[in-house]
Amino acid sequence: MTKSLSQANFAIETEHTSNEGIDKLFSYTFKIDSRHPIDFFTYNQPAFTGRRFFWKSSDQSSWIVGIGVSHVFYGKNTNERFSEIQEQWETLINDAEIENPYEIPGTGPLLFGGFSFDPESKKEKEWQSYGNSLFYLPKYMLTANDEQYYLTINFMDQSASSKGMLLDEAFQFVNQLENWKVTSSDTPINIKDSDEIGKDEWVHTVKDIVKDLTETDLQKVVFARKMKLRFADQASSSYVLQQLIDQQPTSFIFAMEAEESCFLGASPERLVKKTGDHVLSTCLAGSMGRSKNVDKDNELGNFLLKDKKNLFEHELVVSMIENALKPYCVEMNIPEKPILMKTPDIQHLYTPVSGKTKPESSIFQIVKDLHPTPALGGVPTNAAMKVIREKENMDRGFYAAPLGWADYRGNGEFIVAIRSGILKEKEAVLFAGCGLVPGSVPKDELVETGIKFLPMLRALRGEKE
Ligand SMILES: C=C(O[C@@H]1C=C(C(=O)O)C=C[C@H]1O)C(=O)O
Ligand SMILES: [Mg+2]
Repeated sequence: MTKSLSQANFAIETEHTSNEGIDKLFSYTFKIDSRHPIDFFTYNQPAFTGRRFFWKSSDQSSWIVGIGVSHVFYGKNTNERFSEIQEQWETLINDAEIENPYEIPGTGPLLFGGFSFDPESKKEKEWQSYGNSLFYLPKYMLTANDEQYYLTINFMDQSASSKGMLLDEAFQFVNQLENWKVTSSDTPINIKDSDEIGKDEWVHTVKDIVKDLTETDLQKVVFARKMKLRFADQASSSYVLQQLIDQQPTSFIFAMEAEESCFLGASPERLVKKTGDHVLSTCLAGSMGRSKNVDKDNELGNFLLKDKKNLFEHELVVSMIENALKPYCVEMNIPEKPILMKTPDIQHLYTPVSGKTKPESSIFQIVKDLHPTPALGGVPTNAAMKVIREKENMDRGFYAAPLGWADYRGNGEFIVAIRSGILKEKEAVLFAGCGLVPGSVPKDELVETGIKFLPMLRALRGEKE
């Protein structure tokens, strides 16, 4: 560790006092020696399992791992949930005592969590621990940023205890962390059976929706399905995370535990990143499989770049995101045409939309106005949401919804949580969806969603390419 806590530049002031009955946040950030994020995630599992999160950015530059939870934030079951989370967060931060000498986004007090795709959808037991919005202020958080490592410790202290006591606890944690030896890596998962739930009925419903698309003002519906897996033993989330990191290097790798469940995945789709007054949203819609033969793969990619059905599917997303971001921006940049984004299993049409934001633009308000983009919902939004609610016959939970982080300085990054699944004990449920537009061919959409199960399936199987 480059600086012991006791030497850290902390002005241990006199006794602090907190407003009567309102928890006060004390947060300390300091640099530490390198520590692999997965090792930090698995530190002292008996104490922290069920209250952890993991985040790796798609360009590998930023890793954020939280173990233990100092405060949980919930929103109501309406569209007010985004503002509610923001208000709770701002109230806590305004009264906090924060020691963070580093200007690194994702250090210091930070919220990590997500929202359900549709608070009005029917609820199923697999998502009961997550609700419609769930965010954690972590107790201990590792931030790795361009190979520099920072530890943030957050204490919620209702009593008028001394800061010194809190710092002693932090000091002990750092000491234990330093001396902790990583145990051997987990073993591969033995999948006993798998079931693509209601596959035939799904194809039939897709046919009905595509027919509606040609006969009503409905322009696009993103329609998803799920797959259930059963294992011989309890699946290890850290094993699956390591496999996702190894197999999906250009995707966001994420995990969020809630009680006995762990929602995790490898999403290629950033909803929004806000760093200071710079905002970036990346439109991803329109898909094509890959080929191990380079010429064939290029042929598939070039077809995708010219295909009318996929270009229409994509354009609806770009124009919605442009309109949603415009009120927050003093300037915007949107490329004329999409390019290809290739991941190991699938390739997409990709358009980055960036801008310079007005002061006081909150990432939670931007997320609210973006969700759901037509890449995950459809056009018109409310009509598409109605079709999904009535015909998808499943609870998407946090799948395809905003998940990510916001720090106390207003920086943050949210993805849409696709190429994902939820693990609980010896079972997993995986989710995959596709954009239906006039001209969609049901069997092609079945194949496309089958490919979108692969990132999680291959990670669970420990299967290299
Ligand atoms: C809905 C998913 O993917 C979305 C739909 C896409 C499409 O239909 O072409 C492509 C990328 C995502 O925006 C999913 O992976 O589950
Ligand atoms: Mg598609």
